[in-house]
Amino acid sequence: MKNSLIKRSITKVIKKSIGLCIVLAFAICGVVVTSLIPPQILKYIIDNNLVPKKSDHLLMPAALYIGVIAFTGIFDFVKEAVLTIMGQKITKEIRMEMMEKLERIHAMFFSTNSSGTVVSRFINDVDAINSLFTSGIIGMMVDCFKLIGIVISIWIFSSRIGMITLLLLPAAYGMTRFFQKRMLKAQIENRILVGRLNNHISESLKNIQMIKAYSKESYMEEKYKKCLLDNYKTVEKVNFYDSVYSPFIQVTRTVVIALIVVLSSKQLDFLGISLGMVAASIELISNLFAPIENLGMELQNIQQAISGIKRINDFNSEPEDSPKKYEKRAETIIQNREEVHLSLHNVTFQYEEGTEILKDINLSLKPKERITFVGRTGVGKTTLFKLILGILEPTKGMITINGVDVYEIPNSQKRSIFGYVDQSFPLIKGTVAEQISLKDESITREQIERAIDFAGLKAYVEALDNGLDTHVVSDTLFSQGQKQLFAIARAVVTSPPILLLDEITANLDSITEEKIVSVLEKASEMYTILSISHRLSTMIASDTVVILEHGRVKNAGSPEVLLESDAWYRSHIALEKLTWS
Ligand SMILES: Nc1ncnc2c1ncn2[C@@H]1O[C@H](COP(=O)(O)OP(=O)(O)OP(=O)(O)O)[C@@H](O)[C@H]1O
Repeated sequence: MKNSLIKRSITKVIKKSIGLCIVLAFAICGVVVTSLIPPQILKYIIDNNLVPKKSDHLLMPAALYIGVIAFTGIFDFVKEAVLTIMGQKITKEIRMEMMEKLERIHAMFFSTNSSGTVVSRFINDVDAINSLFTSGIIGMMVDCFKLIGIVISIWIFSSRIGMITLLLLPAAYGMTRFFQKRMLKAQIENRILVGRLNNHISESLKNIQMIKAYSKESYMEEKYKKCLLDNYKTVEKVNFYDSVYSPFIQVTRTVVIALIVVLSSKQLDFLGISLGMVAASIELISNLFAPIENLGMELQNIQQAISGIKRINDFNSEPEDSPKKYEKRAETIIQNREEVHLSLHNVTFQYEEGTEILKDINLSLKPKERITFVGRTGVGKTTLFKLILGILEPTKGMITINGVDVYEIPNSQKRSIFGYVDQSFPLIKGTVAEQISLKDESITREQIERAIDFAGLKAYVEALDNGLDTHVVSDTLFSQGQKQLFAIARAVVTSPPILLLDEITANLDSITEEKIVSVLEKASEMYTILSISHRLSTMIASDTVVILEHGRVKNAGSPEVLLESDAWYRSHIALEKLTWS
C-alpha cells in the first residue's frame, strides 16, 4: 500500500477525524472489557449469594450485571456508528481520488477497458475496501481481543477448562471456515446465475420483436428454464450449508458445556471449581462461538478487499496524460478568428505497437477553409479528429494551431477553440438551455439563444412549455434530426473558430439533412470546418477534399480537380448519384 491511493485516502480521513478515532478506540476497549465482566459477576452472584442462599445483597451485583451488559451494548453501538461514519468518509475520499485520476488518465485507457470494468472499480472494489475497514480489520481485532479475553478468563477459573477451550478453538474455527468457504462459493455462483437470469429477461424484452418474428419463443423458454434450474440448484446448496452449520455449532457448544458440567460434578470433581465458576465458564464458552464465526467472515472480507485494493492500485498506476505545458488561454492562442492556422506535421499514430493507423499526414489549413475527409471505413478519419482535438497524442509528428501543439492545450480551453459534432447527442440531466451550455456558468443566456437561433431551433424551443427552461426528462422530447441540430448549437455556443463534424448527416432523412446542410452553409462563413462524410455529394460544399487510404493522404484538392484527377473519387460520386437517382 506504499504511497497508494487507498493509503493516501485513509490517512487523509484519519487526520481529519482524530476525534472520531479516539472515540472509536475508546469504544473498542469498552466492548472488549465490558463483554468479559458479566461472567465474573455471575460467578460472584452464584458463589456469594445463591449457593449460600444469601439474597439480601443480591440487588447490587444483579444491577451491576444488567448495567455492564447495557454498557457493552452502548459501546458496541458507538463502535458500529463510528465505523460506519469513518467507512463512508473513506469510501467518499477514495472515490473522489479515483475520479481525479480518471480525469488525468490517458485516453488509451478507455480503448482497452470497458465501461463496466471501470464502474466495477468505482463500486464493487471501493465497497470491498469499505467493508475491510468497517467489518474487516477492526472487527477482526475486536474478535481476537474478545477470544483472548475469554480464554484468559476461563483459564483463571480453571486451567483444565482453559486447555479444553484452547483445543476447541482451532477445531471450531476450522469447521466454521469449512462451511463458510462452501457457502460463499455457492453464494457467488448464485449471484452470477441471478445476473444471468436478469440478463435473459431483459434480453428477451429488448428483442421481443425479433423473437416473435423469427419464432424463437421455445428457444428462449428453454434457456430461461435452464437458468432457473441452475439458480435453484445453487440456492439449494446455500440453504444446505446454512442449515447444517447452525446445528453443528449448537451441538458442539452443548457437548462442551455438558462436558464441563459432568467433569465438575461432585462425583468426578475433575475440574475442582465452584458452581459459580461452572456457570461463568458456561457463559464464556457460549460467547466463544460468535467471535469465531465473525473471524471467518472478516477473513473473507479482508481477502476480497485485498484483491479490490490491488485492482484500485493498478487503476491508480495507469499512465496519465502528460501535464499540459501551455497555461495559455484560448484568446491568447487565437487572437483573431480570421487568422486560424491549423497544421498537421508528419502525423503518425498507432493504437497498438506495430499497427500504424495514420502515417505521415501533412496538411495545412487556411483560415475558414472547408475541408472534407473521405476514405474507406476504418481508414482512420475519426482517429484523425481525436488527434486534432488533442484527445490522442500523435506517436510521431505534431498538430498545431497558430504554432501551438494542440495536445498541450489545457482541456479547459478547448471548448473555445473547437466545436465537435458527431452522430450522438448525449443528453444531460437539466433544462433545454443546459443541454447547450452543459452547465458551464461562463456561457450566457444570450449565447445560448444565439446558438439555438443559429441551429434553426428557435421556433421549436419557443413552442415548448417553458422554452429554454423546459426540463428534459426523456430523450423523446427531440427527434433524431433535432438532436443533431442541438448538437450543432452545443458546439457553436462558445463561437469556437474550428468546427469538426463527424458523419453528422449519416442517419437522417433527406429533408432533415437539407436543413442541417443549410445551417452548416451558414456556419462556413464564420468557421474553419473539418468534416468527415461518406456521402460526398450531399455534404456541404468543400474547398478541399482529402482522400485517405491505408492511413496516408492518397490525394487532396478541390472537388472539381479530384473529379478530374482521381478515379476513386469520380467513381464514388458516380455511384452515389446512381443510388440517389
Ligand atoms: N480505441 C481504439 N483502440 C484500438 N483501435 C482502435 C480504436 N479506435 C479505433 N481503432 C481502430 O483504428 C482504425 C481506424 O478507426 P477510425 O474509427 O478512426 O476509422 P474511421 O475511418 O473513422 O471509420 P468509419 O468510417 O467506419 O467511422 C480501425 O481499424 C479501428 O478498429
